[in-house]
Amino acid sequence: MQVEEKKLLPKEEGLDHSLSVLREGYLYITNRTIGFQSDIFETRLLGERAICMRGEEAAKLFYDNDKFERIGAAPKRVINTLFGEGGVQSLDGEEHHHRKNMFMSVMSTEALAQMRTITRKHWALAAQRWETMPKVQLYEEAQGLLCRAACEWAGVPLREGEAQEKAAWFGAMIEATAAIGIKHMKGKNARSKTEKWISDLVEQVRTGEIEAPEQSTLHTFAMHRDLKGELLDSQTVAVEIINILRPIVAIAIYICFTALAVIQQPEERKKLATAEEDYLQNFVQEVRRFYPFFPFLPARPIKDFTWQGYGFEKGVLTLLDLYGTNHHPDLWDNPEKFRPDRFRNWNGSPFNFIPQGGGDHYTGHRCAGEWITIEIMKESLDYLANKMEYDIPQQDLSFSFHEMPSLPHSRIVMINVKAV
Ligand code: HEM
Repeated sequence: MQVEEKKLLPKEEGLDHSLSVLREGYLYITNRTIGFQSDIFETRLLGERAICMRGEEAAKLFYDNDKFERIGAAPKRVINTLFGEGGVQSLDGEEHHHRKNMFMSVMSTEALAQMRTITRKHWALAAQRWETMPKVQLYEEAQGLLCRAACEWAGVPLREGEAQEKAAWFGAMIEATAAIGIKHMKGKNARSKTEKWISDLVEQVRTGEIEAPEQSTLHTFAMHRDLKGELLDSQTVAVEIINILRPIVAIAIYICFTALAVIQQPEERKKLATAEEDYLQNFVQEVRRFYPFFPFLPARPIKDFTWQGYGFEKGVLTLLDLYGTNHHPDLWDNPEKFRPDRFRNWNGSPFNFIPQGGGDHYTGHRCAGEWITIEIMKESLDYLANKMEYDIPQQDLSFSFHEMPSLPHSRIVMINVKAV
């Protein structure tokens, strides 16, 4: 029998390159794929061997459930702040599928339309409020706006005056992802306060002390039963409800990048004047492709296998480069140009445009909130481009590729806001 010859992976020499990841951020994988002239290479990260890859074929492989699993892939510090213990992100197989269906069941067409209406209402209220303010910092304001919208949509009661505090808790979790020291501790702290707040609500829904609309996230998740037919413990339900609320608040980052694009792309902005759905959609898609948000994702092979001649060993840390795939020159014409029209002819592949993960929403780990993100962003874009007038004073609009998540440094300051 002939033994198959394996190709050697291009290898970054050295003991550990975690510091380079922190230094180069979103560009760490891309920089090396260019250097090696290869979309796959081997390195060492967080004290272990790691394979990094980018591109459409790599994404197809990464999302093959027979080859990769998530358990034990995400670093503990990400679970402690961003994801939460026992959440859908770290499940595999039947258990994942069952839990994922719970998430997708609250993403019906009607629910998405309802979110769009709620978002519109909160933008209108915010725009009125901003008229009376000498200066508006969009990032913080958008977090408050989205926190109100998220809670209303999810059936989570929020007293007036509570929104900014809760928004700050979600913000701390989001900003803690790649942080160390105080920022990380703030994120952990915010997570425990939020889990307590939400798990108390779950208990109250279960005892009938408070009522949540039947189709809402709060009700659906509180009453969800696992594969054994049992209710989830209230802590896990809280983690999953936070997996809905926190990322909706995180859309504030995309709102800032959308504003940046509106400010810096006057020709593209003009095309939005009719508020035609297609233009809004393509602009939002290009914001999600162009600007950095989630850098890369981790998984581990379930078994040994060979792919394109390279050997993958069971358990080896494998990273898929999301940002690099969205900017891959073989997939995108002039990837460093902001051009919403490119989405007129996009082939719709689930593996070449992956700002929120790739593959299938139901059977894989692709972001459960991708559609709702797009709805919220379209409504926000309409406000930023058409339904408000404002001036942009001198400020630092730059953003960095090593801060994760990245954000325009000034967090977008607007003055003389007027609702149109
Ligand atoms: C703010 C913009 C967002 C970005 C950039 C984003 C990005 C991502 C990414 C990269 C993943 C991982 C995909 C994978 O592991 O393969 C993910 C998963 C997830 N996202 Fe989002 N997301 C966003 C908004 C949302 C929203 C608004 C929601 C809910 C309303 C949401 C809920 C989830 C959930 C539940 C998962 C886990 C899915 C699973 O493991 O099966 N995300 N998201």
